[in-house]
Amino acid sequence: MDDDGLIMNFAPSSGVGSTYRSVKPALKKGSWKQRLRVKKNIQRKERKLAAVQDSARTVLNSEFVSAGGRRTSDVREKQSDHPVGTATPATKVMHGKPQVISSLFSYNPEIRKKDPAVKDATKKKSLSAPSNAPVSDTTTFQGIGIDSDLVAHMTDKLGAQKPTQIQRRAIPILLGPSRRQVVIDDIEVPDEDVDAVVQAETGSGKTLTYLLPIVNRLILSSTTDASSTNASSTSAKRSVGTLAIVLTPTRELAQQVLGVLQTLLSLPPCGTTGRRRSHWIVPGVVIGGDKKKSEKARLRKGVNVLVSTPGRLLDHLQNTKSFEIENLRWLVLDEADRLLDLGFEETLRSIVTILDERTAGRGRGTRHEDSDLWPGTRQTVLCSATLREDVRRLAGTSLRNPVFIRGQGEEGVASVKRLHDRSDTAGKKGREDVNAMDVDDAPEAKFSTPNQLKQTYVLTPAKLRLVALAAMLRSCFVTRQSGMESKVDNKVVVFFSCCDSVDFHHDLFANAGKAQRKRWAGDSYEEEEDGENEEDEGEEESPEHRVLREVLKAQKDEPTAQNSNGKKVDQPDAQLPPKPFAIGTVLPDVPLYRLHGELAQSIRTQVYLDFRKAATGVLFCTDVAARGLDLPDVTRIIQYDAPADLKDYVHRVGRTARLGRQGQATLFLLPSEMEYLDVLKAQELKPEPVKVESVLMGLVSEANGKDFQTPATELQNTFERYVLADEKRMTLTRNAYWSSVRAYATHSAAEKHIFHIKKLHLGHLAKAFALREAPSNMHATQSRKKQHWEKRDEEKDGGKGGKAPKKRKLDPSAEFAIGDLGKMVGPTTRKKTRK
Ligand SMILES: Nc1ncnc2c1ncn2[C@@H]1O[C@H](COP(=O)(O)OP(=O)(O)OP(=O)(O)O)[C@@H](O)[C@H]1O
Repeated sequence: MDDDGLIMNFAPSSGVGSTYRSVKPALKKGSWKQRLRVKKNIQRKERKLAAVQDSARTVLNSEFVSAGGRRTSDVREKQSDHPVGTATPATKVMHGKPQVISSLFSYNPEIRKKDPAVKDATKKKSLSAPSNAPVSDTTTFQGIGIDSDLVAHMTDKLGAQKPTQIQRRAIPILLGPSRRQVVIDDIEVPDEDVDAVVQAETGSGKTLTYLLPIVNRLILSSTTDASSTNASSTSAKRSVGTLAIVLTPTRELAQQVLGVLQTLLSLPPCGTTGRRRSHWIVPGVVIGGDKKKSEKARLRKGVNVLVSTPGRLLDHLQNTKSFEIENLRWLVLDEADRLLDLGFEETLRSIVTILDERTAGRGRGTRHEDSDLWPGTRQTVLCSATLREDVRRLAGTSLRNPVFIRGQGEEGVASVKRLHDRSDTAGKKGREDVNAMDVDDAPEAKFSTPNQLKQTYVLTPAKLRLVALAAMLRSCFVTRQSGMESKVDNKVVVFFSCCDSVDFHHDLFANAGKAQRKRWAGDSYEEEEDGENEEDEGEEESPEHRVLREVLKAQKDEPTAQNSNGKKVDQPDAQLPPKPFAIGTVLPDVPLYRLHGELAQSIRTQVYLDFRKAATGVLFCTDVAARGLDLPDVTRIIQYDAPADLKDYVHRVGRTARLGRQGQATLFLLPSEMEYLDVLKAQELKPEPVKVESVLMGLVSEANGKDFQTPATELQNTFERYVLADEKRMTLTRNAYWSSVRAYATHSAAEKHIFHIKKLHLGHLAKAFALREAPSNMHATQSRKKQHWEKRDEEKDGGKGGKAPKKRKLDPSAEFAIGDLGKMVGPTTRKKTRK
């Protein structure tokens, strides 16, 4: 094995005090100042030596104890070269420093005493019946007012036979006066079109809840009966422009909603009863990162149901003259609470103002199209799993007779509450008042997660986080039966706080140990057979991949992609992998994906589509994947970094246990973050504790028995060696480390006392990034950058002073790209100096 420069041994003969003794005579010579200087120098050197010896001693002791008397392979090798007690070995210096390794299992905070819940760890809690599954009573989609042809089509294409509770409650209301033969006796269905706030658990079918009424009303209005002319049918054509807009906070969610929309609208032109439909309803999507030119062309022809992200929609509203919205009838805000958050709010306000202005003239204009099946004026629907009845601000818009519809909780009418809109009384003067809605005196509803979702948490000391993550992931994919390990298929999503951390962990799990062409076998690396683990050379490309590759190639000509902050993002042609995943050695044959807001859109799309249809894999991601994404068959969610906002907890865990299926979610917490459990408890979210020791057992093989420390230490060393081996990797790692620390500072004010940077042990945290010590600090990096820019300016302008790049604004709507070095530190603007 290569010597990677660890100080793993020391000579007691040259211990503390020896330096002092050897130079003692020198202290008697020279002036008192010189003698003092010499003395201080000696003391400083001795303190340093003592520190190094202490840590080396700790390693030896702890690793010896941890291995139950057997030392880890590293230690063994060092020992054979330099037996304990002999002279200090000549250590190799890496990156200009001798490497000192600290043990994973020493100096960790005591968990057991702190965590009162640990004693409950073995208690098995039975989970109640699924709460987001389709209803089990006699309700049918036809029964709640959906057209029989559309129901048949939907059952065929989406497998939806019975509505879920939220669909049962909300669809009759959203169908408005267009509904027929609705038999809902426990809900008061208003006989006019009303605006609605729809709140239901994750995975309960909210997309169909808002899309079905729109599609149903549009389809019926374009249908003519075989015998008579349908009085409600309209002469509308595609050129009528946009009738419905669905806004989503992320591009992937927009694409997903478009997919459902396309499926619904693809029903055959001839119905079962001989009815004919004219096929003019065209769905479409406009999102950031796509070609604007082709979007404009599509809008010119007419996109009748448009799915979009706020920024791009505003752009088209302001700059695309041929974008017809005069006939707009529906505005849906999916993940409305996120869209109403700071960051999106301003964009949303501008959108609503333009929509108000441009639809105000309806009825007077010549382009006016109508059908009595459509709402007379714009209907607004807000949708999310974490909407509260106290939605206070609606980005400058008022809701018309709004009702609040909950998908869970008390039955029937109680779950459909009318919110008092003050717009009648407030008048023009009270524009601000119009934004405020009062609610019936109901107690504030808690965020709820699906009943069948099993939630756990692991209190993990910082040093053990990385190996604990590896162990947990391994146990998701490897089972052991009668001594034999076998692979199981699972889909796991791991959430991190920032893009850099996603990149780092993805790279680490994909490549650590690979250079040695060895495979992680539970307790050590074993030689890999020739050809194994090579990325499917010669394997035939699937049709979907071929199409994607063509799309990616077509996008090559695009001008340099930039994200919303103006930062250049990865170019598709620079990363045109044959497959959007990597296979590592820690998790045998498991595809590893990554998704975050700093990747090029083409790559994001490719990853999203591939992970959706994958049978197995791990997705390392930021909160860009937390909201709304319907990733089939995800069995486990791991929140490696706690969410910055409590609502994100609900959305992250909601990527599993969808539509009545089972799922597990695990939250990693540092011992210092234990108070977060109280925050969760206040929302009636009560994850059960799991001991870190039992998580680490995931690394143990048959040969190890119950010793998890040896394989954990071995794996940690492998990670550390991988990072140390390359300067570029070190940079990626340092960036990930500091970006994570910065992201830690973005927790909401209410949680600051729990997640405070001061509480982080930066040295221990370094271990979680496979670093042997905390990298140089952020301020140093900042000042180095500043110096760099200043030097560059001077070189450029012959010392006259040029312009350093402007400080990039931290845009909270930048698709969860928190912690990115460029955005959060960025080169600072130079102060103006007075002449
Ligand atoms: N009634 C139904 N029967 C069967 N499947 C359904 C039904 N309604 C929705 N689905 C399916 O359930 C899955 C989850 O639906 P959807 O994504 O709309 O959930 P959601 O409530 O919007 O979740 P989130 O809050 O995470 O956005 C989708 O795959 C959808 O096709």
